Amino acid sequence: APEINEALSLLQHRGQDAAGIVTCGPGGRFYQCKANGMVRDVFDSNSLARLRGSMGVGHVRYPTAGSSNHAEAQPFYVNAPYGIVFAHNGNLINTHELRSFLDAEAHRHINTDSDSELLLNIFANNLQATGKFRINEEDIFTAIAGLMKQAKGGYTCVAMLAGFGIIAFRDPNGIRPLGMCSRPAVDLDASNSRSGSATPTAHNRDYCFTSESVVSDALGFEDFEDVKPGEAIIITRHKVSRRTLVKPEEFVFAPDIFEYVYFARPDSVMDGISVYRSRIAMGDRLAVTVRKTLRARMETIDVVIPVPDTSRVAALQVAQSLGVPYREGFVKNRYVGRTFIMPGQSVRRKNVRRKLNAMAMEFSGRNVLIVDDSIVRGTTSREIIQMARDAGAKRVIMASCAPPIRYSNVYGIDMPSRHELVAHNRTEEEVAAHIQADVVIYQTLPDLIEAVQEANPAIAQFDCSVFDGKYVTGDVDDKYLAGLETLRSENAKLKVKNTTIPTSGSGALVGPPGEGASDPKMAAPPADEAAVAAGGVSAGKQENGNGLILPGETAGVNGARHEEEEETNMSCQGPMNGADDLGLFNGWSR
Ligand SMILES: O=P(O)(O)OC[C@H]1O[C@H](OP(=O)(O)OP(=O)(O)O)[C@H](O)[C@@H]1O
Ligand SMILES: NC(=O)CC[C@H](N)C(=O)O
Repeated sequence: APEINEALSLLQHRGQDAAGIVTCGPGGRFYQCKANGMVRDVFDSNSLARLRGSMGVGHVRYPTAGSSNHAEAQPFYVNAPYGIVFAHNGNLINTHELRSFLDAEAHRHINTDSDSELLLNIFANNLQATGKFRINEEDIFTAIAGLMKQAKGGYTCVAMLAGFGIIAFRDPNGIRPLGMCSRPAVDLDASNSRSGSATPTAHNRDYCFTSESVVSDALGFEDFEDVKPGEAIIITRHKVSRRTLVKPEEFVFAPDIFEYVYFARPDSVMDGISVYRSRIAMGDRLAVTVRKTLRARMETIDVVIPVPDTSRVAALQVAQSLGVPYREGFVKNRYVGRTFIMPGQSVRRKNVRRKLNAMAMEFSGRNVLIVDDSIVRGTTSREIIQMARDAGAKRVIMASCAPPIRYSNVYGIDMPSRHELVAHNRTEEEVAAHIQADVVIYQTLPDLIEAVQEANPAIAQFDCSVFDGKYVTGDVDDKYLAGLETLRSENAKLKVKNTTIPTSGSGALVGPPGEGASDPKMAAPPADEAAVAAGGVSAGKQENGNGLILPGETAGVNGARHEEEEETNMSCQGPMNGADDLGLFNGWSR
């Protein structure tokens, strides 16, 4: 757990809404701690100490489908079959179909709007279909191959089967990132009898799956490699098994280009491409477009100023290419989170001002070129352009390392409603007028693609749907898009955020989500361990980034679950949140 905690804090930029860890300890028992908040708020040394065992799944969440309810924090759990813990990064686009199938045919109750809960239940249902008492790798591959036929969208998933091992898989288009790394087995906690570790494994290595390679570097893992599109990897105490479950010729490999533009840390390498290097290349290409535009408009600039943090790498490159001084005109308060992923437009706007302060001397009397990685809603640009003018700038030219964003992201990055996007149905001149820039200069899409592709020409295509509206999984149903946009609308977000699901301590479901009075205990979520008793926690919404560590023992203390009939139920050893109680109820009802 301490290492998973560390991994999650390295992935914090991928989700700041909720965090969770579930570990599997002695006897195949699961231990859980999850709540809304940052990693540092959710876990402390006490809660980590109670997360026993030496395999586990962690998750940081950034809601992309409209709800910040703590009941939707991941990982999720279902008790049947075998006891499954599940974390998902991404977004599905055929949720309506999956929901109907789970209801009408699989008779599985889904308690939230979360696509992750659907995905978990599809997986569980496919495993259940084997009808086996003891499951093996072949059965798991079959279940995931089935899931890959049923689910449409972007997904990377990490699952843990009680007492069996860890399973990771990536969607057939490889839209979302996932890597695997390993190291010689380390018994991190041999002296701690509560850890339940120290059972040697046949491969004698620790394994880790993670959304970004930075986790591998920081935690002393090696041999980082990307999970292939459509591939599943299973790690048990005895062996590592991997298989590509789709015919590669039937799917285009198209990683989401927005990871490189904004989402990922610069020190990560994804699909063989250094995020940092790709941003340098974006700066080089943007500089060419800026030069052309400035010449054509007979504009000059005195200084290049980045919008911290993401755009810094590219902005420095722009300045160097143009031969213009680079200055840090905005100072960032590092304690304010990413504004892009904050729910609520007014919160985001206020936070731009709280987050960035302009140093007047860098702006006063100058023509400034402000460089940002992307302009999404235009909130940041509008605020900082005003700040630049207030600080005395003569001309303010805004440059974006990404092309105009005009379409929704349906694969796991929250670009809510097309109508909220400043470039939707606006020309570049109209965008400039809206954000009150003198000129706006965008990177072209071919330049962006070339910049990212440069480091790995083997990747022929990227998902660029937010720029060109072409969805790599095929056309997205208009009804789905409209529904997604409604769900993601600011009002829905804030409304759901302020709503808690009533439960009783004994797991009784008092009312449907959104109908009941809120329980202050749940509204102020406990950062508490809870190992869940005899029932299924599920409920999940959106999030980002999976961190998973698998030191030494990979199959519960005794390789438990499927080899010996030992306790596999989770037990409640601490205060539970709404999700836990609902899960308990679900477990009984099944
Ligand atoms: O047009 P908008 O809707 O305002 O969104 C775009 C802004 O959001 C991001 O900033 P954020 O604060 O998330 O990022 P950082 O991690 O780069 O500091 C991004 O770097 C842009 O500055
Ligand atoms: N941001 C994401 O990757 C979202 C994960 C998932 N769709 C969820 O609802 O929790």
